[in-house]
Amino acid sequence: MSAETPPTSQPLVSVDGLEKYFWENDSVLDRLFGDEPVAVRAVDGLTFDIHEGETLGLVGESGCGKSTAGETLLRLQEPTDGRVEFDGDNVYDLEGSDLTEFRRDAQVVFQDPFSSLDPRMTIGDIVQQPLDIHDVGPTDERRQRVRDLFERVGLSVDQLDRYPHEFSGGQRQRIGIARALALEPEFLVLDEPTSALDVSVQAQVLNLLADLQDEFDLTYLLISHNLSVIRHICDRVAVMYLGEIVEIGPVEDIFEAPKHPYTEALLASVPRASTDERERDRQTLAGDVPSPRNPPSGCRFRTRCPMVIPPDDLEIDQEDYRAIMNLRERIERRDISLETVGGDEEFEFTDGSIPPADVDAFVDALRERVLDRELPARHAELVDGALAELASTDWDAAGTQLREVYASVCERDRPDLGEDGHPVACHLYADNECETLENVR
Ligand SMILES: Nc1ncnc2c1ncn2[C@@H]1O[C@H](COP(=O)(O)OP(=O)(O)OP(=O)(O)O)[C@@H](O)[C@H]1O
Repeated sequence: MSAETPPTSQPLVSVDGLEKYFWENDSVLDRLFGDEPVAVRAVDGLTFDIHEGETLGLVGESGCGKSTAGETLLRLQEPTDGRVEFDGDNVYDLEGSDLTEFRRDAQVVFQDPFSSLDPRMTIGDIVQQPLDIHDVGPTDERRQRVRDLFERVGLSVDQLDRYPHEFSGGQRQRIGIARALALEPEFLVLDEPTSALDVSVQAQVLNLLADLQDEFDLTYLLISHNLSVIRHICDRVAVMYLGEIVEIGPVEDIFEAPKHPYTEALLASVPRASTDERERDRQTLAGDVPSPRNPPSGCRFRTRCPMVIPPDDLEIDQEDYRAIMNLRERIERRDISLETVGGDEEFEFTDGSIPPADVDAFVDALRERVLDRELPARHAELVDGALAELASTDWDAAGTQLREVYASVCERDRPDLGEDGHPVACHLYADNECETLENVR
């Protein structure tokens, strides 16, 4: 489908600054106990268009907000902020017959066909249900439409009176697709449509979706954590991390020339068949996605990024820099047990401090605990200075000393997603792109 999509076609869906926060600790009881409500920033300012007839992929690790984005733009969830235009109308302003029309035009296919189909209904009734709800045509026309849909998605009309449990995963997904197509929609959100299926069946379902798109002029938003699925079917790809889009562009550009370190890491973590690529130096993703309850400041990927930008005046190797950043984060979170440094109560704190004579030994023992590498002399000295502040439990002074020297633009400023053909939200691509990129690689 990629080759046939006119690049200049109009946006069918236009998403602008879409936000969806869930609130925790927000009940009457929580307020009674004085607990502050906490925002889960599942979707935090998405802006993108989906053009008529194209397939936009939304890719990212589990928990980064893909499903919430899909559901919110279909108005299955109310947004916290932002705007979604469908065919020129703001979806969140629609009422009455306009809203009903949008509900017909924009449909969803879910990941797990089994749980999304009512087990007590025959599959014929399941596919016919949207036609009944929207009161489309007389009964015999509805029945005929169901038969046509069955044939079109590769199911036998002899099976109309059977129940979902009698079908395989692939067949159930075909039933889900037939149901989504019943009302002749223009736009489908495909939320992990093949991830519950055997690999052998995945390609068949993807090919079916591609054929249906051509035949019925459909526009797709394909949500998937699986890059092979994205590559197979998408025209453009939006890469999502912790509620934000970090990079968006044509599928070939994203796969052949990724810009964002997150995209690079996602691609590097896919197993490849060719020896060359298997042997290349891979940067895989370390750690988990941080919580959307308290996302990192600045660039949200910086806590896992292998290319964090040091201050201009700092000569430092990326791994040393990463080690010092991790240490500073632990200090800022007060996430080091000072009382157990050295073991066996070697250092005794009185009124929050150890005796001055023990400070050097304390710093040595603490360094061994919190750093797994030897730093160049200049950095070792600076880090030791900060660790010495912890001998008097002065967490703030320790954090400040390290921040003053090592703070990165990546933690200070939230990078914008640019507006060219392949925008990327990363400080490496801000002003002096080439020079900075060279320095951190
Ligand atoms: N109803 C809810 N209440 C509170 N938090 C929620 C709710 N729904 C989702 N979240 C949180 O929002 C974040 C995004 O979830 P979402 O399901 O959209 O991510 P995803 O990328 O689709 O992941 P997955 O592929 O695992 O479904 C997660 O941290 C999730 O725990």
